[in-house]
Amino acid sequence: NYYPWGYDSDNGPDQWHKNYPIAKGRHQSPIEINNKEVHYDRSLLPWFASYDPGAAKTILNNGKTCRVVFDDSFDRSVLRGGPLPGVYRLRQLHFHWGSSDDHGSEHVVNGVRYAGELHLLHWNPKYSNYLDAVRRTDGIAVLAIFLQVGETPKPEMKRILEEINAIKTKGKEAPFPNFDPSILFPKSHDYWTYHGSFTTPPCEECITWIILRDPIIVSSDQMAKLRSLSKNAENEPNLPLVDNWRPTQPRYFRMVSASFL
Ligand SMILES: NS(=O)(=O)c1ccc(C(=O)NCCc2c[nH]cn2)cc1
Ligand SMILES: [Zn+2]
Repeated sequence: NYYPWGYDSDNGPDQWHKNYPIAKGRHQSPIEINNKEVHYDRSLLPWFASYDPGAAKTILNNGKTCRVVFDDSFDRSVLRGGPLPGVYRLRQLHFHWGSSDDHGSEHVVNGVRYAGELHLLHWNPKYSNYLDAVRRTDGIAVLAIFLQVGETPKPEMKRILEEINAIKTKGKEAPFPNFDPSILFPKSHDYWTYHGSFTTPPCEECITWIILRDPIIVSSDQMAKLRSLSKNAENEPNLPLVDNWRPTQPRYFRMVSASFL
């Protein structure tokens, strides 16, 4: 009998490997990033995002996260440079967050957990489609940006959070036109990069992670807005959608490179 994975004790990260054996692999994400073990790689190039606002399509609640979906039928919104061998197409962005401001991110930096983490998922168009790309070690690139709670929140987050009311419950979707996610980026493009996996099942090990060093600032109210999402469908008892983050996984013999000193 099929029992969907989730983040509860009976279907959470410690159980995922039973249905998705890759979850116990040697290249899993997220991981802890410690400055002492990071390798400064001065050959790392800057990365560039060239996003078309017209590619934004919808925003949805799938019961696991809040996701914005983009048209990835051609090289319309792309990420390139950095550790990447070519252009990668933007397919979707989504968030991970906690039940309170002191945790919620997936990656952890020198022991610091942020309130949340924004992931922009891109796939390598040298493969025929997304599901082919997720089977390749160079198939996917995720740009990760930490959300830090502070007094001067980033106004650009408002657009996404205003739509939350339209997608309160699982399965809800709303139009989300004319949105360029690069307005969410912090000033500095400095980043860490390493090879890892999807942080949710099936946990395929096909991701080049590009993690920005600098967080974007959101307000506590904005985090509360994310926490107002429900993981249940409309006609079911209310279950807050919170703590949709995977704990850090063993790094094993992987190098984390930094683009900055
Ligand atoms: N947190 S994250 O690692 O950035 C991430 C990004 C995308 C997905 C996703 O869309 N999963 C459903 C489709 C699928 C099956 N196999 C690969 N993708 C999950 C996790
Ligand atoms: Zn994610």
